[in-house]
Amino acid sequence: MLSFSISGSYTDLYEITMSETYFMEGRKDDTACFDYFFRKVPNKGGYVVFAGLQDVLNILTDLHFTDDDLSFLRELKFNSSFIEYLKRFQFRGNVYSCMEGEIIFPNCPILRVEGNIIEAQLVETLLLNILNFESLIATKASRMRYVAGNRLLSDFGLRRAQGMGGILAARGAIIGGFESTSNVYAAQLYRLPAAGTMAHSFIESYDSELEAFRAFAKARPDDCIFLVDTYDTLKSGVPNAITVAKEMESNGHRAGGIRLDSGDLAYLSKVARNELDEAGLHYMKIVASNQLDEYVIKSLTEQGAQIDIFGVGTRLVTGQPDAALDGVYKLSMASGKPRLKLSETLEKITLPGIKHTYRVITSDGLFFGADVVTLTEEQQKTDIMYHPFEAGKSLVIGNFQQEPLLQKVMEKGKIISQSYSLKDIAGYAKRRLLLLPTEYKRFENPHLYKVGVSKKLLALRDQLKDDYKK
Ligand SMILES: Nc1ncnc2c1ncn2[C@@H]1O[C@H](COP(=O)(O)OP(=O)(O)OP(=O)(O)O)[C@@H](O)[C@H]1O
Ligand SMILES: O=P(O)(O)OC[C@H]1O[C@H](OP(=O)(O)OP(=O)(O)O)[C@H](O)[C@@H]1O
Ligand SMILES: O=C(O)c1cccnc1
Repeated sequence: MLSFSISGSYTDLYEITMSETYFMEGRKDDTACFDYFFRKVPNKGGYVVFAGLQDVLNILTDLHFTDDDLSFLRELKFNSSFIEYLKRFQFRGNVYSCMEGEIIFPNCPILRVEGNIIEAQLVETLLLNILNFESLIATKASRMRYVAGNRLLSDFGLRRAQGMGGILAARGAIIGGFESTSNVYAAQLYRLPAAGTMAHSFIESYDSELEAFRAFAKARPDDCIFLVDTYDTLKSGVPNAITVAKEMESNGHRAGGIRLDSGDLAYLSKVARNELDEAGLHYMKIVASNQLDEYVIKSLTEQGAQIDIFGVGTRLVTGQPDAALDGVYKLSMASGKPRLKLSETLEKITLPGIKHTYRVITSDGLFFGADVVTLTEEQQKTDIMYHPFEAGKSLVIGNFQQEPLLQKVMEKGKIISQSYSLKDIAGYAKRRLLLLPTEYKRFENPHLYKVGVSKKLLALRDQLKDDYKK
């Protein structure tokens, strides 16, 4: 039987081999600190919606190696004393994070894990796997939400998703602004609104479209949306849907609507709306699907399409055209000392030390367009932020309000943050996105959001860089 559950072995092998070495070297109680951040906004966009935090925290609270995991590690010839240690392994570290649903930007630490070096290392892959994917999909969904106005958005993607990713995608889509999902597993797991219509096969299985619609209406009189393009949308699908909807009215029921799944969706939706209205069926909604994305949705709304609900599959759950968010997890402290990674590529040199992130806010309460990263030991507000990679570039931010973004959400392996419903998280993402000026949200060449560092942090990084080079 194929079944998945997340336990200690949901990781890359090197996390375990490195941990074994720490253990064998007597370093298991050394402390370490890692930062999670990403480098490039997908889809040439201007922002990312942070999603997946609650999933990660829930998994961390119960993370352990099962008997099966341990016997597999024995097969892989891990040291028996290390396996004994893993038998009792629990994540007992601290996590600091932005709120789930926060609008986030490249090269800015969004989440920090502190713990013993083994636990902080072992959770890397798991954390990246969930945060990168859910944030990618939440971001894609939020782009569609941005152009869909007050029309509803439903996730139809499970069949086209990268395997089980469809489950996390459904959650990410809701955080980004979708209203519902066709994915029953995700709806059950996360308590999401489930929604759906019918497939062409259902209609084909009857001798006539009319017969198929009647059967469905009988079985689901309060919840039926007729798919109208199996044979001919305007000559057959819409007239048959109207006939059955009128029959339903005479039985005291109301049809939910129709779904268009091919052809010119703007044109067909306008003609269909007219015909439904002329038949007195103003309440019937028009659903549209067929390879939709933010660009098609934007174009359809600009054409005045009479669409109430967009059903989006492939291009939502695969993140198309960018299939991954490049989030990374980098060591910033170990055994009490700040650490950094050098690189030929300037942008890949990491930021050492334990850090805070602040968002610069205008007097109107909007996002000014800059985040600043400082060392936690700094007591004072940052007056000037410096470009992390381009010497000489700086920005005066001292006269603005600076809002701290990271909060402690897990202490010694226990969740201490409030548990938010998905509705709350989606609401937070929506409110935060409203504070981001429109120039960062446009699809073509969005404004570049600035992420800078304090003078002290820059000095620490430069000093460590020089030390290593020596
Ligand atoms: N009015 C419109 N403006 C912009 N894009 C549209 C409009 N109507 C449909 N589209 C989009 O154009 C694409 C049309 O795809 P395609 O050429 O495969 O046509 P189709 O209607 O699916 O044909 P088929 O009958 O083979 O299914 C889809 O991505 C669809 O969402
Ligand atoms: O186009 P997407 O954004 O990926 O949206 C999901 C698509 O999946 C379904 O088609 P499919 O051919 O799988 O089944 P059907 O017979 O129900 O149309 C549905 O009709 C949509 O067209
Ligand atoms: O409910 C639907 O109409 C649906 C669900 C998944 C994929 N395509 C369509």
